[in-house]
Amino acid sequence: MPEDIRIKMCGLTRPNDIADAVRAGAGYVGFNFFARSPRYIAPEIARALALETPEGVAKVSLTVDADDAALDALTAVVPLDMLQLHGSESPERVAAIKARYGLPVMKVIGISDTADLALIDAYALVADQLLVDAKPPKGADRPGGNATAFDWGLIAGRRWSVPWMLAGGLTPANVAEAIRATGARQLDVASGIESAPGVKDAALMQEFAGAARGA
Ligand SMILES: O=C(O)c1ccccc1N[C@@H]1O[C@H](COP(=O)(O)O)[C@@H](O)[C@H]1O
Repeated sequence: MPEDIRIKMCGLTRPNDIADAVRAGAGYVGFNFFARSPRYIAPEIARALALETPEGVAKVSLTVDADDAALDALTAVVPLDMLQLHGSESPERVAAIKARYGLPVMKVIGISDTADLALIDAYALVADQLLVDAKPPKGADRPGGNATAFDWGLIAGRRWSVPWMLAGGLTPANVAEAIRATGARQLDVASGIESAPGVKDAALMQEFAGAARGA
């Protein structure tokens, strides 16, 4: 993996998933605490997986509009390196979470047209990282993990003052094109490395990382 491409593999639920993601070269592993997700993991299980994650691989929690009580409980159990906020948390809420937990915060911004781009600038002032994702399709029961891509041309050539990741419908087949179209150096993938919803596939992880490496 070239030094400057980093991949977050999100929604890991089994001990093998950690080993497979690390073998594929993931720089981040994601634990999904959104109850309606097929990738949901209980905090106690996530703790066991986090403790098996090697130094140097960042352990990221994914929550959606979690309140302080939920985040207090989560951070007390799971050793984390970063908090991914995948709901409609305001910039003020992002700043408050960052201050309360003393962990880097990555705010997700859903994109469907140019009007959404201004939001990215606002969150860049308070978040440590940004994650630029597709907006969920109409009727979706979760705000991410829907295997939906957005028009990458919307962010072609854009740069922000903090590091950012590209997400949304990335797969081994399209990740190289996504990198070329957006200039992304960090990628986040959930569905595209699964054989069924919530079931990670070691071969797809390898394929994804190989395609990103070759871009
Ligand atoms: O993966 C989920 O089920 C999920 C649920 C709620 C919020 C976010 C979720 N996943 C995140 O969504 C993006 C894109 O996922 P995909 O590759 O399109 O499946 C990614 O950030 C996941 O971390």
